[in-house]
Amino acid sequence: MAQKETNGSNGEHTTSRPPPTPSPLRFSKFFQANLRILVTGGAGFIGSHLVDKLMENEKHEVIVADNFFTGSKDNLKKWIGHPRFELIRHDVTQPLLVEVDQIYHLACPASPIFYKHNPVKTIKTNVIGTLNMLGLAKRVGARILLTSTSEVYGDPLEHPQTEAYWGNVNPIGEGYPRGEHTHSWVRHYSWPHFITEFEFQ
Ligand SMILES: O=c1ccn([C@@H]2O[C@H](COP(=O)(O)OP(=O)(O)O[C@H]3OC[C@@H](O)[C@H](O)[C@H]3O)[C@@H](O)[C@H]2O)c(=O)[nH]1
Repeated sequence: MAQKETNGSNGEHTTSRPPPTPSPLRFSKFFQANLRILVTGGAGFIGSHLVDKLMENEKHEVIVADNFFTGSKDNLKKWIGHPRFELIRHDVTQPLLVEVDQIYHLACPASPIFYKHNPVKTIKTNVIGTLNMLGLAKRVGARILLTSTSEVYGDPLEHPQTEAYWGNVNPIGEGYPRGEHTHSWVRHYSWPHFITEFEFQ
């Protein structure tokens, strides 16, 4: 049952509720102890290496959803046709309903030449795409990992950056998921999640 709580810092009322129960399909007799895992952006550089790692485990079924904006089927060619692997051409700005246990959300143009190509679309991918994946996680009871970027700090003046540092932020950094962007959603639903920020040197 939803309970009213007072947030000590600003006196605002927030609603906390227990996390939704996982999909009953997970416990049905048709579920064969496999972990079904969705990787958005799985045709990209990091995504395809993640898929390679996940596919090593014979109990894993992996579904990749990618619009191939920067990724390629070539990165996944060794898995195409594999019985534990599925590839879907899908744009995460559109809802996706698949029964999965885990979601790795990596779909986004990752380097300046691509994310500046259509900045409005990039923001839609970051905001609507992430909300769609959070919504899917909630609906089917999946755990979710959101991949962010060190660009959330822009051109930082401090190294290393902690979550308390706001950085010199540019529009791509603003659009990417960061703790506070998804904080209200996750807090509202008490949902298990992780946000990780990549930085390549
Ligand atoms: O709208 C989009 C944009 C991009 N994508 C896909 O997302 C994937 C991104 O992979 P790329 O090889 O371009 O980039 P990377 O693997 O380096 O990026 C990865 O690490 C850094 C994170 O910030 C990115 O979110 C993550 O995808 C591609 O397969 C691309 O086609 C979508 O599925 N939808």
